[in-house]
Amino acid sequence: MKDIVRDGNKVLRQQAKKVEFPLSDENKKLAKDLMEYLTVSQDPKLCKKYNLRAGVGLAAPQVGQSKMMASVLVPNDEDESNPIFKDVIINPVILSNSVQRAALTEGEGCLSVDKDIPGFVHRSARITLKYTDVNGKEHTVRLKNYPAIVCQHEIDHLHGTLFYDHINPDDPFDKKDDDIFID
Ligand SMILES: CNC(=O)c1cccc(C)c1Nc1nc(N2CCN(c3ccccc3Cl)CC2)nc(N2CSC[C@H]2C(=O)NC)n1
Ligand code: NI
Repeated sequence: MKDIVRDGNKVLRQQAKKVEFPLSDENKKLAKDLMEYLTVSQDPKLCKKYNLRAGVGLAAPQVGQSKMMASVLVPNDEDESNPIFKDVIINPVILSNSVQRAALTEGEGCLSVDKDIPGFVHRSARITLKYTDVNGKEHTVRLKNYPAIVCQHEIDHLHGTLFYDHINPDDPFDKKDDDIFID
């Protein structure tokens, strides 16, 4: 299991590089490792066995690779075998986003940030995301709420942004009346 790079390492503050297609063997393995981390981290037994923190998203810079690639695995609590979103997003671009904001009620965590940083991370409630998958197939998907938040968190990593950069230092729990909050 790849080691997670922690906040303070400059790779987390760099602009990651576009990934070339067809994928090199190295980048195919990176994509596989990034998804494998999430799968293992979400399994209570394996998570304990390998002492991993659970996550639903992991970006290549977090394993020291400054490349525009991130894995997203948002499980479906009702049906484990049919995740809400599961893919490795390569060279992702947010084509459009809602003005309306959404935030996780409990704030955000990040595998690269060990300390809890309280506060609302307001993001776009809805996004249209374009990305390429490991087979070179282009996707344009409309996401909302939790999957949209996770993808924005991971795409931020590819541009050197961390979740707490979005927290209002003067009022970390600021609200606007049309904000959506996700439990
Ligand atoms: C400070 N308060 C908090 O962290 C926080 C506190 C409470 C609730 C939430 C909801 C919080 N917030 C938060 N919880 C998560 N997880 C919930 C548990 N889950 C998980 C855990 C075990 C098995 C399977 C799974 Cl699925 C893994 C994912 N993940 C993220 N983020 C932010 S976007 C990227 C994503 C990420 O993967 N981070 C590592 N935020
Ligand atoms: Ni993160």
